[in-house]
Amino acid sequence: MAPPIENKMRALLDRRKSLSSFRTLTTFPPSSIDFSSNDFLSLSTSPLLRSAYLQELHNYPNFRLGSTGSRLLDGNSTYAEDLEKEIANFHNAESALLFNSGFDANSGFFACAPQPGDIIIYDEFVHASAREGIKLSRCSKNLPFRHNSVEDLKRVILELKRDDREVRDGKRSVLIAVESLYSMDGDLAPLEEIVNLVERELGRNGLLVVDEAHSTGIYGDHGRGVVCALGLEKRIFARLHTCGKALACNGAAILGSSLVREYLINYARPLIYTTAMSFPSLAAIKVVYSLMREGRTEALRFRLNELIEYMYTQLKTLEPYTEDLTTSTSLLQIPPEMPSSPIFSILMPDPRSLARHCQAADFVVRPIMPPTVPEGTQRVRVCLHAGNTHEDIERLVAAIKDWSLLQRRGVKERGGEEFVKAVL
Ligand SMILES: Cc1ncc(COP(=O)(O)O)c(C=O)c1O
Repeated sequence: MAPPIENKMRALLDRRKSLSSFRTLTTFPPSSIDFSSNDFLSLSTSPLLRSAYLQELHNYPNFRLGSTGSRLLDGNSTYAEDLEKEIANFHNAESALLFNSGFDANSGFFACAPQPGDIIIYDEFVHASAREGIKLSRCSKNLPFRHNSVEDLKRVILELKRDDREVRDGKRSVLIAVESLYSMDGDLAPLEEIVNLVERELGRNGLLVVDEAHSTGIYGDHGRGVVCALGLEKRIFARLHTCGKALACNGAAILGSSLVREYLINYARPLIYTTAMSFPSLAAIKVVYSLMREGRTEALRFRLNELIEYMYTQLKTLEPYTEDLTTSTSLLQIPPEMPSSPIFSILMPDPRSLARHCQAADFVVRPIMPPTVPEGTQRVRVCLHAGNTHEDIERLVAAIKDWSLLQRRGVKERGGEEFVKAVL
């Protein structure tokens, strides 16, 4: 007989299956065309990065490969510290502190930075890693505001000031967590307006924390991020830059004052109680930062911008096919305006069907379902990469059109490569 815990686990998994929210690990053949990953600059397959990386490893033949311990014990190195200085310089920050992942950095930061009784306000769409830290933190309240709504953020702040004397008197800090580019809708935060509001209403007690996970490498001069692009560096308390997306590495850095860095070294548990990043991981980050600093990723950024425009023009050609003729409902919604990022969110009632159709035609495209996104906003999320071609985009849009035609004809999806190939 299975132990009771396994029965409970099985019941939960069965429930997920019945709700169609069961998660599995998937792989795609290498020949598939990537319209899904966060490899926005296509650096993960860049020969330039690969050879620079191998050269960097070669330059340090005597370095131990493993870090062998926590940063606080034997896992530190001058290589890591120099890299942190370089990252801080690049993003125009006083200091940087590396973590093994963005998840560790965000969860570690939010768990320890707010002091007992402080308050955290967060955009309702901030990443799970920030929420994890918020849950662990000693804040007295955590309050969401409507996604990207400066007005709603103002409402939350004003209510707080009305109800909490210590906030009014500036004795309690209020941390505000936002992202510069949101990963599901691909929309940018109105960062300048948020900074102005927070400074006006909370003064020095309002501390903005900006997660630049998705904008690192693709926004701002040389990929320095949105905060740098807007010249807001000095007005932000802390920033997170992750290396696992456009930079094609692993790890993340928190930028802030030297005091914040020292504090995190002392209190951030995901930094203290873990083995530090190994030399090959640090070397990869160092090489990508060198490429960005030297302007060698600029052509990729420009190419990406050109592809965003191209994708949008192509998607617009689908407009005559977006309605289900049998029910007069919408089969899919093309973004009403050209996205300001490589992330295109195509909302629809049944994204799994379209994703399967595109996957059968050799595209990596994924459906995003609740609870990852709010109920009623399920979608196919298409991510563009500098390495995508116009032809890739045309073929993807053709596949979406064919799917729409099938739906309009009320033809049940027959699936399978053969059918899709015949249509294409
Ligand atoms: C906005 C945001 N922050 C943080 C993270 C975590 O970063 P990492 O993948 O390096 O753990 C992610 C990853 O998906 C993210 O999208």
